[in-house]
Amino acid sequence: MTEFRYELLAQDGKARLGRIHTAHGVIDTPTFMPVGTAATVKGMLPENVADTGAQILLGNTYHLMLRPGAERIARLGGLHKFMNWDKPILTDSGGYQVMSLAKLRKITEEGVTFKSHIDGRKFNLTPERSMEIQHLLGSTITMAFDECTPFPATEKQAAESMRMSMRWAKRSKDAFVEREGYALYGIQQGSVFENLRRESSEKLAELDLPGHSVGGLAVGEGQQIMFDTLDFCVDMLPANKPRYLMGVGKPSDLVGAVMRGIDQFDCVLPTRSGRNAQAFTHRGTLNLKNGRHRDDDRPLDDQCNCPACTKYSRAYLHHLIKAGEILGAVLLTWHNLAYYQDLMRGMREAIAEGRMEAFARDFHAGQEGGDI
Ligand SMILES: CN(C)CCSCc1cc(N)cc2c(=O)[nH]c(N)nc12
Repeated sequence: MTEFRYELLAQDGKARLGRIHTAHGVIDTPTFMPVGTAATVKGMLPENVADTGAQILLGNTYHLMLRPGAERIARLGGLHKFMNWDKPILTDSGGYQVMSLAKLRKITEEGVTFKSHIDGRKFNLTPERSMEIQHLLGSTITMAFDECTPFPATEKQAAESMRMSMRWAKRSKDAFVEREGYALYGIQQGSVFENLRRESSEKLAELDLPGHSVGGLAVGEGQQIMFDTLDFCVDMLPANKPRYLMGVGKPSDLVGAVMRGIDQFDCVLPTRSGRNAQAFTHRGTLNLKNGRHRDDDRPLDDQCNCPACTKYSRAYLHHLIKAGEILGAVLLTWHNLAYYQDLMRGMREAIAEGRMEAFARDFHAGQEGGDI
């Protein structure tokens, strides 16, 4: 069996090249984790997600506890078998989704009670139940149960929220079932306040967890405030363990956050925008709804080798989108995931060769490329 461990292989400034060893395989970092909320990366076969280079997927406690239910997935062999993905899966702990999706939510020290946004059934989610659900799912990486502090928050509000999350982190650790090759990550909170981020990091350090995430960002603060916060809060987390920035982000967010020491990312952007006709390319973003593409037989992105870019034209993709054809959403999702994986691979190579600054310059120059 494999023990869960992080290998730091190279550094270029604050950017890190690493490898996470888990019970379900290895993850090369920096890594982007496609989101598979309801046990599927929407519109993609898992083998095709793997073909883009993805080595780990993200799942959601909240969605799966509501439907089809964690006990049912466990009876059916666990989430890996259920969705036919045998590589690592990281699951979020549910609190964030309750606050963003559920109805009639009530937060107490015990946890959160809420009504399902699907059928109105009442649920109760506590650190202990979140750990039980993630265990039933068979998650490779379990996230502690936390409260994502809204933005903006006063320092007092952020302190109270963070301190509850730290008490919940302790309860999460006490309830987590240790298995070789599996991990529980702590979630740093504290909004944009350096003293609170430090207090959160010190509380998490007492739990001696194998990995951590930076929570409470990508909540509407904007890129500059996110970067300014990362400038001080990432270094507060142990350098010999993975650092995951939750819910991030667009391509320029990934480049800036890798340069500030982040190893793992997840975001719905490539998949959700793919279903909405938006394509990320090496020369900026395109919206295939736009009529200017109707006669353009060039590939979407001439530096990409995904099926959308090697087998079809922009004109065809535009046609599929205008006709509301399912294949349009599938091909643009596939391309965006391939683009994100290509971006992460490019950063891993740049860090290995000590040229991350140059990579970032070329990336930004390409994005302003114009005439795409
Ligand atoms: C699909 N993904 C967006 C879901 C996983 S990441 C969700 C998520 C996003 C953001 N921005 C902050 C937080 C946070 O502070 N805590 C938790 N538990 N989850 C978070």
